[in-house]
Amino acid sequence: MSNRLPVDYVGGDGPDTEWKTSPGGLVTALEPVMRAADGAWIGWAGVADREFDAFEHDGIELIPVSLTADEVADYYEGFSNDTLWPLYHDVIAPPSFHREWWDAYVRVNRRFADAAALAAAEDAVVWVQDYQLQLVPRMLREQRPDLVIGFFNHIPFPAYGIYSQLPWRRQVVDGLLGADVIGFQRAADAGNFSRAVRRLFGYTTRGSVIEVPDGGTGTRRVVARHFPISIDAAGFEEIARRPEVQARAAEIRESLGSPRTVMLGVDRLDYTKGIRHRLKAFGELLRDDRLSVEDVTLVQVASPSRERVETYRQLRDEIELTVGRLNGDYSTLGHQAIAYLHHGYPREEMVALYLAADVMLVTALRDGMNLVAKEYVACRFDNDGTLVLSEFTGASDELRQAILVNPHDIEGLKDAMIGAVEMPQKERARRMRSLRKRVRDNDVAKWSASFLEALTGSGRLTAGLSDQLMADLDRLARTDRMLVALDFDGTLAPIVDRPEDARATDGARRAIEQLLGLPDTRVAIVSGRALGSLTEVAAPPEGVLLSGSHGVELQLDGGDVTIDLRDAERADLDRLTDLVERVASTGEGAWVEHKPAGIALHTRRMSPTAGAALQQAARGRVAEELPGITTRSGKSVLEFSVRSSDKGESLNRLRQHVGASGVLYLGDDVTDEDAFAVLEADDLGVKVGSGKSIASHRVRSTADVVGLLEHLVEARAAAAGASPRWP
Ligand SMILES: Nc1ncnc2c1ncn2[C@@H]1O[C@H](COP(=O)(O)OP(=O)(O)O[C@H]2O[C@H](CO)[C@@H](O)[C@H](O)[C@H]2O)[C@@H](O)[C@H]1O
Ligand SMILES: O=P(O)(O)OC[C@H](O)CO
Repeated sequence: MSNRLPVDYVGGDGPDTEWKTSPGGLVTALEPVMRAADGAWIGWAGVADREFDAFEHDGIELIPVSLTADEVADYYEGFSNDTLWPLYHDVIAPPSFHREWWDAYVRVNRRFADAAALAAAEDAVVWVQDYQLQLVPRMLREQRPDLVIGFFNHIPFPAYGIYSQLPWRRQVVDGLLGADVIGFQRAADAGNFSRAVRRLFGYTTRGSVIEVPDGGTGTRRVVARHFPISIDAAGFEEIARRPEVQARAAEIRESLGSPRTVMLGVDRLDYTKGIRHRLKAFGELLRDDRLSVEDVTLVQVASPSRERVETYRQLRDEIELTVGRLNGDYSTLGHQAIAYLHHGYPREEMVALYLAADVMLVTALRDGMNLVAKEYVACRFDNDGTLVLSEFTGASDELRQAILVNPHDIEGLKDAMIGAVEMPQKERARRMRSLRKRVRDNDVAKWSASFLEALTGSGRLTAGLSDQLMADLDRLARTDRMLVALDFDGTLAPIVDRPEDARATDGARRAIEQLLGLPDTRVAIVSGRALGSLTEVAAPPEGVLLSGSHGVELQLDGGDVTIDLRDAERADLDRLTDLVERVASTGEGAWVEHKPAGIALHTRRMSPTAGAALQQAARGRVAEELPGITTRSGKSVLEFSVRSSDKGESLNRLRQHVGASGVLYLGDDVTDEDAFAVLEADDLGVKVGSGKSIASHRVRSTADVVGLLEHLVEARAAAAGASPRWP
């Protein structure tokens, strides 16, 4: 989710609607990520007062959020680009603070959060992008606690002395803290954010982890660290290698009068990019005859940006005045000093420009990353060309072989430009090879993979058991009295469409039988299912303890622990059943499951969007009419219960019953997190599959659960001096 969709509306209606690529680095970076992902992109279509249905564009599902003309003025041009943008870029321009802009920012952030809450499937990952949507993580978490929420800030996060000027500084930081992982471009940005959290809220931070109170008695761990963004380096190189693009590069040089050196600047027309400083340095070099227009031409591509914001208008006037003056003073009939282009160009043309340029000038006064620098390097497969790079860009942390400059130091900048023009070919090639390696090894796919790994742990999901997990199982196997507590659906049994068809894998059943035969070893199945349904599908071997309905029902050695509902609870259950059944009847493919103290609405057979919408409707109706009811989200299921209990309470009772000195808990669902939360130091929690989890270990699938249980059987038998007898 980002403020902008990857395409802007140009004109037309229905099938004749025309779209063009949106400007800016965020879209350049995220487009390849989203094309490779199976998800939807939520954002604004770049035009006021137009509603669009969701549609597919170039292989990506797009969900447009509409903005009124007033909201464009107050939320986008105002608060985003005339308050936050200058504030976060070290107040290069003075930020304006207006309360009505803030109100619009809150309103629009809420609209984006609502759109995500509706579109996201159960347990989905929502990745919110950039400074325009900083309140969304908190708003979304409040509506959809099941979601995994990431946030990435594409621009710098300023030092507290600057940030603290923001009248809404607490609300913004609190909004961001709704995310599970908050990503920044540079380590310094993440450090500035953590300092702001400590100063404003006094929360404990340790390294990249921030302990955020969860509203109850516990804390939630939020990670804030840097993930430097990048580009599709191979994609840029592929374009650069095309013969027609190289021919175009040669044509560009020729059309400039074939100067010995072509210098290039490519920027959105933005005051953060240091275009004025670059022009000033270039003008002085011409004035002082250190460069001549016969030898050197500067091509400045300045793509139109935020043209209704006053600072941007003024900047455009200033730049165009300066370019006009310099061209008037120094151009000759055959040689132009500066070729100034105020257009957006297709990717191929940009690459041809990069190939045509001997010297690339990136002189930003402050820039989150700056992708132009990386694009230039990625395109130069000929290992030629020189990059002059501002040390105030995030890119300068990585691209150390560039000529690094402080753009405020005009004399230093001039020397660097001359150094670039005169750099011997060998030196250029040496530097470019090293720069290219850096950009190739750290492309945008790696950026998104490392962010998503931090967010979901999915990067660690290879088949089999890790060495660490096997070592920890061996340790647990030596405990005096062991309890092995297992979730059923998704852990012992693969997930199926019809819950009555679920069966434990043969391997899991065999391993459980082996465990039951070992001394001081007990096995429990802990499920959200009602006990009756659990007994039917699990057909548990004798001696297995059972917990159903998230711990509301327990079957221990002495028989059933039945539940007697009080009259008020029974009345609530009747009303609840009626409400949820009515909502379920409106969704094709939805069904309900009746439990002794509650009801579950299943949406697995529906599309993720329709399922999420139906669940939201049910959640809303129940919250309105039966406010005291416990609600719990699982995978494609929403459960309501008139008596609150969870798998954590259930596991505690089982531990007590068994007198266990060590517990292994395995589960795949959100509701298993309650059980992981009550594990003690000597216990072991293993999450099955991807998704956010506090478990210390993961395995990929029910097949790996079999391998894990078999390993445990062997280890436990060895510890007890027994030998398992596999059938
Ligand atoms: N005339 C033109 N025609 C076509 N394309 C043009 C163009 N002029 C520029 N572009 C493209 O626009 C993008 C600009 O990206 P940048 O990273 O340089 O800055 P931007 O401020 O937009 O991005 C923000 O997001 C990125 C990504 O996180 C951060 O690097 C950056 O610091 C932050 O400000 C590049 O992909 C470039 O090729
Ligand atoms: O045109 P904007 O305001 O969406 O800015 C685009 C840049 O990528 C900012 O991140």
